[in-house]
Amino acid sequence: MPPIKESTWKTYKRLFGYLKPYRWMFVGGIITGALFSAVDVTIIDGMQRVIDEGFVEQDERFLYKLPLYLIIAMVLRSLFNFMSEYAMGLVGRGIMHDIRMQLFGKYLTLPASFFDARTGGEIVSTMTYNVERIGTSVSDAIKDLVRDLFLIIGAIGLIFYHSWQLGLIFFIGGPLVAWVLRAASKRFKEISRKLQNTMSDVTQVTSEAFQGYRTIKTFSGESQETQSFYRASNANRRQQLRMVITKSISSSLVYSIAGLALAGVILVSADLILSGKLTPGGFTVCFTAMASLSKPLKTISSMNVIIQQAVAAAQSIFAILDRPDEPDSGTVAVERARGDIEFKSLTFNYPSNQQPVLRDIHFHVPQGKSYALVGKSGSGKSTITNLLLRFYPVQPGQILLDGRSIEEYQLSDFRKQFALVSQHVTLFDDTVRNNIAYGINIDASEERIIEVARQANAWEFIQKLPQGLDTIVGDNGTNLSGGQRQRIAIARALLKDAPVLILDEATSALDNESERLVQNALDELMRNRTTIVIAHRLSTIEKADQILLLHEGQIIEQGTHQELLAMQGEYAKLHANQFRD
Ligand SMILES: Nc1ncnc2c1ncn2[C@@H]1O[C@H](COP(=O)(O)OP(=O)(O)OP(=O)(O)O)[C@@H](O)[C@H]1O
Repeated sequence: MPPIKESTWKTYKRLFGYLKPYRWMFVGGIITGALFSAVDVTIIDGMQRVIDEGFVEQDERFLYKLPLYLIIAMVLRSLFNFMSEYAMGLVGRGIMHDIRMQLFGKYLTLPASFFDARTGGEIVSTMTYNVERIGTSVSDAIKDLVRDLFLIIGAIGLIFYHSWQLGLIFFIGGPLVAWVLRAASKRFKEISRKLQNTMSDVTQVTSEAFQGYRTIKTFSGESQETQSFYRASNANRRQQLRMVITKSISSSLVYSIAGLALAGVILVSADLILSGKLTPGGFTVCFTAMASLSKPLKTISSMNVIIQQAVAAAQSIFAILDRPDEPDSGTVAVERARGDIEFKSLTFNYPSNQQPVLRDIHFHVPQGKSYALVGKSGSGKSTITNLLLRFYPVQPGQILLDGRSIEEYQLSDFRKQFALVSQHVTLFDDTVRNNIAYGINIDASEERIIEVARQANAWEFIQKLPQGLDTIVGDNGTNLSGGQRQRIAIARALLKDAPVLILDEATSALDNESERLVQNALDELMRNRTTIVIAHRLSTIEKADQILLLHEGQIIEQGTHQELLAMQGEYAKLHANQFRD
């Protein structure tokens, strides 16, 4: 076993911390696990009386009582089995639940940069697979460990109690078998790793050959491909053969050693029985005890892998739990801002990339005005809104809300000042009502919800849903149409009634009727609010108080629609290209 690193010790210590609330249950699990094994050891030990008193001496009373003893033993065994499994299961699942809750809470406070650097799959698998590993290592691995340890101690004790000579043979033969198995499994691992590589070469060459068949045929590459495939397949064949050889050698060795040990056991036993030092019952006990050791010894030797996996899983979870939360050094409380926004000399690059994506951005959105951000894909429009929402710390430059740097505000107060309607509408698998009254508005009255749904042009279709406001929208609103989803998002924003609105218009076209309904709802939402809109619709752009044209992270033109058209610059070109009839 490799030496345990300090960080591994720390992980163990920290994991033990999670046991604390369940410590009595855990102790209970250990005690009942030990009792379970004690019953097994007692049953093995009882074999001596069964053979010597029951069958050799033919003690009638004992023989008739035997089934009763067996029933008592089995009932106790089942009882302890249930109790230890229940206790350890409860501890394991409890720890899993606690870690999951902690991790989920952490995910909610981590900065946007954390999520940028990871795939959704990674985050979900940490939450499910890694947490599961820890839970099962307690509920299954530790449970087995406890039972097996006690069984091993008891069984070895029994062998030595009945005959130290047989115990000695076991102690010489046992480690020898273990050593062979260990060496073989090391070799298996190595070969199977190589085998996997050679197998992936075979698949790689095969799929290349089929995907690139046009190139192969056109360039007459058949013989070249055949050679590559031969090399890959032959390497795989050789590794497979090695695996077969190692397997057969190791099993032959194990059988030979086991056979030798068995011969030794029988020889010594015969001698001991003939000299009266061992009864047939004692011999049966030793033999059964030896046989009963193989399973727990095997389980314990594989336990290390399970525990190491759990430690690795715990380390990856702790690494996330130890990450700093979203920075919030702001101290200024704000009930309701006016909504005056200013960007000052702002240059920004994402943490993962040194290349600036915004350069020297200046603009001022007075309270209640609507500003449209337009520009090609990748020009930096979403980045501006991400920074305004404090998803990333602002580097050189400043963003001001009501004349104060946004970082000075307490984060939770600050975010209450914004409503976001994104083209990627996020609806939760809940009722329409809870999707509208989401977050801080969860207790909104029914009248208020209906009012905003009306303003968002959503009430008409909500009424027609099977359960009205209480209809479940499905995973991310799959039961609703695109336009309906957008109108629910607008109703949600209306209910929040924040002074600043960030609008990321959908690029995908809705049909005319839906478009009109959504547009009217948006007009309602934008009224009397400072609005920054990533604009794709001509109507929004035309109506905006100012349009900012972004190009490679810089504002290259600014003005009203008419002013920009009159300039005959980039905006006019973009407009002509995008909205040509
Ligand atoms: N999380 C991120 N990490 C690293 N780079 C990013 C990240 N998000 C965006 N970028 C990069 O920043 C630049 C600006 O992207 P941004 O999303 O702001 O553009 P956009 O104008 O909103 O584009 P679109 O209209 O396609 O949404 C792009 O080059 C993009 O690759």
